Amino acid sequence: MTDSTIIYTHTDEAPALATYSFLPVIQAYASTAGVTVETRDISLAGRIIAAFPEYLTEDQRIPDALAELGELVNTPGANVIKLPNISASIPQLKAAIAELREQGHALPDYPDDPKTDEQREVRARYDRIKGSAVNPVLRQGNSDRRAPASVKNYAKTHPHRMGAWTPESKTNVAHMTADDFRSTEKSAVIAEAGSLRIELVGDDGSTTVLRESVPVRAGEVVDASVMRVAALREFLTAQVARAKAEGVLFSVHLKATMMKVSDPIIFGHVVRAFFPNTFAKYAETFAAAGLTPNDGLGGIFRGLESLPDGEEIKASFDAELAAGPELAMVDSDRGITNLHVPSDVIVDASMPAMIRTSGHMWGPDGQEHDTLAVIPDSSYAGLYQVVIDDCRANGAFDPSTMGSVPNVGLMAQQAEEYGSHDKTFEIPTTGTVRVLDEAGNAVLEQTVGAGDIFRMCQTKDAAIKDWVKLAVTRARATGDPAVFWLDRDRAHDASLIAKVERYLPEHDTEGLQIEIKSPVEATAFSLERIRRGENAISVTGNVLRDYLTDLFPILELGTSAKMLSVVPLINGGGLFETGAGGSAPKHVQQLVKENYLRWDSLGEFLALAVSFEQFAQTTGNARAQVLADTLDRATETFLNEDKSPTRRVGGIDNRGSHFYLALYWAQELAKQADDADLAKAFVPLAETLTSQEQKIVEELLAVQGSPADIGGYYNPDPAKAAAVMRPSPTLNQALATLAV
Ligand SMILES: NC(=O)C1=CN([C@@H]2O[C@H](COP(=O)(O)OP(=O)(O)OC[C@H]3O[C@@H](n4cnc5c(N)ncnc54)[C@H](OP(=O)(O)O)[C@@H]3O)[C@@H](O)[C@H]2O)C=CC1
Ligand SMILES: O=C(O)CCC(=O)C(=O)O
Ligand SMILES: [Mg+2]
Repeated sequence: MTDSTIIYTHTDEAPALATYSFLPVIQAYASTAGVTVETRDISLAGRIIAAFPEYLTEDQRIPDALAELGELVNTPGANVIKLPNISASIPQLKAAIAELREQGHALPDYPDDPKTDEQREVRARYDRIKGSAVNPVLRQGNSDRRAPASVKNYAKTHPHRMGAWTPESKTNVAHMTADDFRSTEKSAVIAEAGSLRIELVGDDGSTTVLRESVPVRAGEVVDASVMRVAALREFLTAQVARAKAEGVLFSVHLKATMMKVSDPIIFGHVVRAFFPNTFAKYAETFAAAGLTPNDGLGGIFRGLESLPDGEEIKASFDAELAAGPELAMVDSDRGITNLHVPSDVIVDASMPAMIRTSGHMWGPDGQEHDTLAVIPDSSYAGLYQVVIDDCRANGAFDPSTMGSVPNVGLMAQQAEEYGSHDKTFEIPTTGTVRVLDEAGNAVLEQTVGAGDIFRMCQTKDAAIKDWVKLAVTRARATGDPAVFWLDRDRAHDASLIAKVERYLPEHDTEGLQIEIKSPVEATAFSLERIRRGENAISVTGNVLRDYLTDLFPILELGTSAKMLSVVPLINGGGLFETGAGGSAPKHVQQLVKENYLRWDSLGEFLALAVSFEQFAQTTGNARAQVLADTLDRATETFLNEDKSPTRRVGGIDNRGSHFYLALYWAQELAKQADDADLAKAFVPLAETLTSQEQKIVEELLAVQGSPADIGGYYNPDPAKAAAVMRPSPTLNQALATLAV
């Protein structure tokens, strides 16, 4: 890899499939400017393979690309295009391992209950792969996510469908009000660099070291909080009863993928709360069979099939399911409930999807219903209630008139909750967790009970400083008000507010509207503005960054896939994420079933243009700038001509959208006057693509409608996937002839 390289990540599911079609276009066009675009495999399957070289044959081994990119993003020359990847829950991780084994990779099983040293080592390696293991490594900068003007204008002239809201809607959010992470939080600012130790002092006099050493830097904010399990259980039981009494669906919204330690445990408590008698009666059977509610009902039901009293236990589940409130469904046709798989319902995408659909989720009858959305921790849940109340009072949002809420997110250096996994513990015994400095002074302390979830978070001073600067930069660039979503009554936020108030005066804020409001107030402020067609920049911490960059895009644009998502890296260089959405498993299912991929690559187009622009600036390669400018114009034409994938067989899909982007881009390159040689090189391609449009589209449409074989879900066969994703010989041939 040299300074003249752009890295395009190879990830999973729909984005990976899209890459088979789009990357050849990118590589062909980039080569005309002497820009090399290389891939690095950070897919779930790739990361598993890279972690177990000694189990594999020489030709099966692959290097650890994530480690390599983790170093690259700390260098000023970094230019990485990052597509969404799977943040694997345990069921997903196990499925990927099974598929790889079937393909001939002699990988070890995931040890549920490791007993030997070897099993513990295997488990540790798998645990490093699970959950959100990629983004925190690559995101060495804060985040700037927004809808470019062309995308926003497109949404206004082509508004997506929004489900109507009525004042009678019974949809609500339920959250705890005490004894949760928010209510128990304590915060401190570290004076001097050093290291902290986390230990549990049991009421029985024992001391257990939970983490020997947590390195800290001067000025960083550290927090400790606890989710008290007794209060959580009481809360959950009450919500099951409330949903039943109100006649609404019961659903739970967590982030079991990203919050890979805390949220599966909380998810497990929800499953227990829904089936209290079954878990009380068969606790020992489940434990002996290694079945845990943390992995969801799906895994338990599969496990029951091989147990002698499996049928009896299943009947007990069925009885409690029938007696409780109706459960929100992930797939009512196949009987998959909200409690089947912890990663099926992910709060950032699931809450906006509900709000966009009249406040409804799907019930067991396959129909839409009002819902009680349970989000146990109160740190951020309140914002959704404000949106729901607003929709109840004022009706659904109107994408053709509404303003925009872009986001400046504090994300660098594993900020806040999203970097807390190695400091999160399910507490074994009652006592006190103490966070001690090197001199043995307690920096933070929390009393805990058995089963409570203790969590410590870190936020680096340099990251906060950079975030404040980015907020001012965006406010200045747009003239829109910037609101820091921080709550003076929350311990961590109070520490942050002190820093924001210190760092803001270091910038020229003359004439800018910069405010600090609690999440609930900030939501109300932003909603009022966007209903008037005005914008409000949200300046938030890491979790709200995640939530808001799905919420507002999904309301404004129909999907977060259309967002520009830039991460200016703290050490220079750029990470360009594609959209804000994920890897959408149902898109792959549709491709396999009927050879139709409705993945929208607009996020990739937007990321590529800013990547070329950054490349031009850091290397002085003027042609890269021409590629960036022409791609921007091509993307605008692409939007105006409405060439995004449709949703159904018969329309152009992801592959067709790539063809049109290639066509408009070639046309722009052929007619630009900044670089005559480059224009000359693109004239023949532009002519071919223009004259062959109908033939190419026919070739692309002809394959639709019957099943497609890509040779694997987590680890598709590259040759098969490429064949499926590049079905137009005319287009492939045209691209192959491009040369400067
Ligand atoms: N940056 C990253 O790496 C991220 C990774 N993920 C991972 O993705 C997986 C699925 O997560 P989930 O929360 O379900 O969220 P997704 O964003 O994958 O899916 C939610 C919905 O968003 C829409 N959508 C998202 N992207 C596109 C696109 N490019 N084109 C068309 N529609 C799109 C679809 O909705 P509709 O059908 O209504 O149009 C989709 O069903 C998980 O493994 C998760 O961990 C999730 C978020 C970010
Ligand atoms: O890393 C992940 O698991 C998801 C990231 C995500 O949802 C986001 O950044 O918007
Ligand atoms: Mg997200």
